[in-house]
Amino acid sequence: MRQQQGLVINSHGRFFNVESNGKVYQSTAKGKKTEFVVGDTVAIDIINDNQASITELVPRNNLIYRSDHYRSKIIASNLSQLLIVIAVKPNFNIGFLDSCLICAESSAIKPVIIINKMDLPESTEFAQKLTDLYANTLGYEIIKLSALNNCEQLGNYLKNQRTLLIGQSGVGKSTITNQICPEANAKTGEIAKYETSGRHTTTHATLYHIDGNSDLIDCPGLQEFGLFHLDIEKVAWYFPEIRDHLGNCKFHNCLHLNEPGCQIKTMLNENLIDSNRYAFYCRLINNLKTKKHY
Ligand SMILES: Nc1nc2c(ncn2[C@@H]2O[C@H](COP(=O)(O)OP(=O)(O)OP(=O)(O)O)[C@@H](O)[C@H]2O)c(=O)[nH]1
Ligand SMILES: [Zn+2]
Repeated sequence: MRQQQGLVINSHGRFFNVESNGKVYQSTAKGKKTEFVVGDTVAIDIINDNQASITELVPRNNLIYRSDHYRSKIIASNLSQLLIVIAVKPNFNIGFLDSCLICAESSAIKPVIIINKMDLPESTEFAQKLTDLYANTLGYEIIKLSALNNCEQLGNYLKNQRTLLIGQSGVGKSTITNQICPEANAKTGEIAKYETSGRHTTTHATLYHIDGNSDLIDCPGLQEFGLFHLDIEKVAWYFPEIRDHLGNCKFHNCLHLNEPGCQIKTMLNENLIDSNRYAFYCRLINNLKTKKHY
């Protein structure tokens, strides 16, 4: 049996599509270890032209996951960038955006916010408010576009990166992916065919190559993004507006909730910290304390 390295490009239940030397092998895991995810580099045994079995996982540089009270789910690994897609429609949830940013910060992956659907009239004010807070105050990069028209602005951002596109359902992730990676069009079509034939399909994150050194992973259908796996002591570091002032509170282990002499609370009272972001911080800390679903 031949052994070689491959890249997990998507998964369906306990089947993983592994690309190796230009071919895609439907693979299952040998032994008990079945937790592989798109972006993983793995060692495979080639069984035949279409099939292989995964024997080993090459250690990951990073791993993105979401979690609720009960379990966590891995989404993708070995990323260099997280593109968080938002749009005024169908149902913008600022908590989702904040969760994605915290996820990026906690994994040390660079986040970029894409505001899509700029062709809609209501997007102008929406984008302005978000730019004031997330770009001008917090320092995140924001790209505004209308994926229906074109995604040319994204070209420079995607070059030589492995990017995960993440966002609520309906914000335009597939539209972006289809524009950037023509091969994705065909795959979306295949899924649509399955669906009309009544066959059960769950859509999963899929990796597409933009060029030899740039990959895009489309992750469909997320509605929420729990962060129950975070370490409570570290959460404050993931908020740039809090991080910059840590060490100025009376207590070194201040959680910035109700402790006396808290610099963060002082800044909040002086409107130097956005109150919605602070409320999100408190929600996160309280959830981690009680590990309750939110
Ligand atoms: N007006 C406008 N509509 C857009 C734009 N981009 C995407 N849409 C529309 O928004 C809807 C959802 O787009 P998708 O690309 O399927 O969204 P998605 O984020 O992949 O959604 P899920 O697969 O459910 O996660 C479609 O009807 C698109 O045509 C845009 O720039 N402007
Ligand atoms: Zn404090």
